[in-house]
Amino acid sequence: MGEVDPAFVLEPEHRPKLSITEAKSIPVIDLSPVVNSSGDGDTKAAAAVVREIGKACEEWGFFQVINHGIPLEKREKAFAASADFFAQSLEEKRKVKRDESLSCGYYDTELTKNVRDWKEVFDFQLQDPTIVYASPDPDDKKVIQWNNQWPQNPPHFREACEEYSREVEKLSFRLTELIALSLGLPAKRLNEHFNDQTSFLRLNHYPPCPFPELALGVGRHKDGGALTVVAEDQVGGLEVKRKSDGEWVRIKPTPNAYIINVGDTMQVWSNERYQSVEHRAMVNSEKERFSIPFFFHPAHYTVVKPLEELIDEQNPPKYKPFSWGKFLAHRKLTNYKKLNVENLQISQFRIQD
Ligand SMILES: O=C(O)CCC(=O)C(=O)O
Ligand SMILES: [Fe+2]
Repeated sequence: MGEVDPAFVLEPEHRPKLSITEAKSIPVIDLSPVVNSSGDGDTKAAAAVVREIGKACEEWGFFQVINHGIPLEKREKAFAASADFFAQSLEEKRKVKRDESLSCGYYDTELTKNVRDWKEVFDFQLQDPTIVYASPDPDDKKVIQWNNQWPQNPPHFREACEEYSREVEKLSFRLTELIALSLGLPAKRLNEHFNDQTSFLRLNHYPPCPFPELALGVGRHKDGGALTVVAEDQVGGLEVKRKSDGEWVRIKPTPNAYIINVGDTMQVWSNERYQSVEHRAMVNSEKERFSIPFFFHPAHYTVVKPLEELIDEQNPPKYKPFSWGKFLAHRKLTNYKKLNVENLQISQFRIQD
C-alpha cells in the first residue's frame, strides 16, 4: 500500500479535511443505573438514562456509553487477537479470505461507494451458520447459509473473538431495550427480530496511509442495521456528519467506552424520529488504527416498517415495508463489485410527504 493507487482516491468533494473539528458535545451516557440494577434498582436514575438515550438518538444519531458492563479484559483480548492476526503475512491472512460464497473472513479490498477503503478487515457472524437470502431478487425465496471461517493462527484468536462477541451482543440487546423504552414502547418490543439475527462483528485495521488527504479508511456511509456498537483504540478517526449543520466532526476516543449509532433499520422502525447518520473513518500517515464494530442486524425474514404503535393519522408511516434479507443481499453484492450506481438506500422505500 505504498504508491498512490487511484482505486483509493476519492472525488475532490468527498476528500477529508485534515484539520479536525472535535465533536465535544456528543453525549457520553453512563449506563451504571441500568447495568447494575437487579430489577429493584434506582428506577429514577434508569428513567433518566432512557431519556438521555432518546435525546442523543434524536439530536445526533450517535452517542457513547461508559460503565456498560463489558469486562475490560475481554475487550483487551479481542484487540490483542486482532493486532496479532493482522500482523501476519498477507499469505497467512488470505488463507481465510472472504469471497462471494464465503461471506466471512479476511478481506482487504472493500469498496464504499465504489472507492477502495484504506483498511483490512476480518468478519464473523454471531450465528454460525447465518441464514440469508441467496439473491436480492424479490421473487427468489431461496436461502443459503453463511459459515464463519477461523484462522489457525493466532492460536487463541477464535476464543477471544467469540467471548467478546457474546458480551457485545448482550450490550446490544440492552441498548435496543433502552431505545424501545425511549420510544414509549415495552422494553422487549424489538427483541424478537433478533432471534435469528444476521449480526456480525468486524475487526478493522487501518494501516498508516501516505496520502490521508486523498483516501479514507471507510468512506462516508450509513449503517443499515438496527444499531452499531463500536470499540476503538485511542488513535481516533471516526467522523460523524453533524445533524445540526452538516459539518464532519471527529469523535474523541473515550477510554473503554463504546460508540453507538442508530442504523437505517431503527430509523424506519421509529418512523424517522431517530435517524441514521452518515459517518466515515479517517486514516493518518503515522499511526495504524484498530476498531471493532458490531453490526446488530435482524433476521433475514424481518419485514422492516414503521412500528404500528408510533403511527397514527397525524404521523402516517414514512416508509413502505421492505425485506431486511433482500436489502442485505443487495448490499452484499455491491461490496464486491464496482458498480456504476450507488448501493441500495432506504430512501428508495421512503413515502413522499
Ligand atoms: O472504524 C470505525 O470507527 C467505524 C467503522 C464503520 O463505520 C463501519 O465499519 O461501518
Ligand atoms: Fe459504519
